[in-house]
Amino acid sequence: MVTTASHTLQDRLDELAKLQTDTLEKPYSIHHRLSLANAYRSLGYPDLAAGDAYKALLLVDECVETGEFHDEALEAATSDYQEQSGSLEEDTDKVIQWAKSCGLKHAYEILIPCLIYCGCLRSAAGFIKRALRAFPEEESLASYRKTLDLKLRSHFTLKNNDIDAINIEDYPDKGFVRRELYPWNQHEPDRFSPEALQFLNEEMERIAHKLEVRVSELPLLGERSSASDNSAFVKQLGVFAKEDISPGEGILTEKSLLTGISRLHDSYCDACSISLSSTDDDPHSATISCDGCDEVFFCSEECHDLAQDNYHPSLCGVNMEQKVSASEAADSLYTLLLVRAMGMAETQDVHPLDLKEVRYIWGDYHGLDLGENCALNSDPFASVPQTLSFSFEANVLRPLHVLEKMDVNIYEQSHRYDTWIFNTLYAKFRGTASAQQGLDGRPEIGAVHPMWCLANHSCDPNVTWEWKGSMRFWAREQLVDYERRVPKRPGLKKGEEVFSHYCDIRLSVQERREWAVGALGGLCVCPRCICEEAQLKD
Ligand SMILES: C[S@@+](CC[C@H](N)C(=O)[O-])C[C@H]1O[C@@H](n2cnc3c(N)ncnc32)[C@H](O)[C@@H]1O
Repeated sequence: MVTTASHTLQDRLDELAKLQTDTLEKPYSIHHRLSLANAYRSLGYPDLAAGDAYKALLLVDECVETGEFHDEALEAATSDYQEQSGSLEEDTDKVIQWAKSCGLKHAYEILIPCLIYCGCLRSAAGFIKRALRAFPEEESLASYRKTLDLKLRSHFTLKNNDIDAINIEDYPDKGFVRRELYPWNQHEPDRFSPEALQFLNEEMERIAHKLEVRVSELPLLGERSSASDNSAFVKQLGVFAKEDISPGEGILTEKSLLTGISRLHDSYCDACSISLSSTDDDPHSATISCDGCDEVFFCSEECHDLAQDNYHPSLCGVNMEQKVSASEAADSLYTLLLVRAMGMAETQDVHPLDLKEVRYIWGDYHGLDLGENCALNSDPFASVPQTLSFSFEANVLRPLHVLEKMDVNIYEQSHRYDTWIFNTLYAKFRGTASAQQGLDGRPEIGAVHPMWCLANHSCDPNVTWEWKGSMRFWAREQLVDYERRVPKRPGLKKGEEVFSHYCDIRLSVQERREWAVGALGGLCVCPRCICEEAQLKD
């Protein structure tokens, strides 16, 4: 059942491409899912392999039990069995027995080590338990327990804990995987192409007629960036003034439906995320709920209608309640954004990566040439840096469960909803989303504003912003006053780049850098930071 891996990257990518195409014809085949999982694993994507191995497990369950897809799964397993055994046997008992033994064992043999590689130790422990119950004599499965224990030891020894005394609920369950523009991803545009820029500028014109999107050169940031290492630049997008802009002038108002709210549904507008208590005095707004589910609330008729046209029908009545600990609150907002994107994709009948709110936004991919950097046959991640947060729960389990509640067929719709697509969405949201905290300091609402998020950062920004339902930008009336600054008037001249701020600019240089390092991918080297860093050293 395990396919022999080819040697070159291109051979393996070709094999994967063929399997991906065949998925449309064999969505319920356990053997096919395992071949896909192996192909991903052999390319250095244990995270993607875990996704398909898990689908293989689900398909074994579908075969054995009389679930929603029992007939389809059994039919596919019958062909799998015939292909494997070289017979024309159609005996259902034999087919089910084959799925429960061969199919299930191989699914565990891929899923468990891949989860361990990805740092999802709690999930791996759960599957090891299940696997050993099904195959108590199987040595390969028992050996995973040893590997897991080693990992747990190295994780917990720092705290001097004894493994056996540790509750499985306390095992770490999150790691990092490759953050990448996958070679087979046909949905990512060339963001610098005239067509992409034209599209973005048409969108920008509607909400900010004095601004335009252009290619910008930014300092390459990384672990080594400092005042003395600011020579390398990268091409990215940025926002520029098309005309002179006066101090205090409002220049952009953007409302986004790509929002996620982790608190009670009646606290915030489900569409634009404005606090419903803040709209009480507004005569144009009246809180209304969805007639269908009566579970979500909107600040206005406009938001209600936008939600019904763009995402809510496919999420109406889908219960998203989930207990989230304080430490998981930020990650859970990204999952809510993912769910919203899936709702938008279903309601609008487009691929989630083609949504206009998603397609053009920054994904912060590693950008390495895989041909040069991908060392196959050694590291499970093929030596490519791992910078995207991954958990089995957030990147596989939860999206699939929500899709099932949305009545989306997770097998036939793999081309729209697959682990690599969830990973790509997370990469984009982690590079661009804004979050707001509630009174208890927990992140409470998150949103991606696709135009606003094209603006780059400076600790000496020329604009400031406010997010209350809509995102609003205006030119600063006063620039930050720091020593050694080159004198400059507030406002923007035609052609000047708009610089927003990703952190509180009242903080010290070290604190600002600490706050912004995640969003920037390195230490800020804006002129103010460089000046203040030099001052500290003097
Ligand atoms: C929200 S995006 C901003 C838009 C982005 N430039 C684009 O092409 O869509 C944030 C990313 O822009 C880059 N960036 C923003 N401000 C920067 C700065 N002052 N210096 C270097 N890179 C910056 C970083 O790569 C960061 O991860």
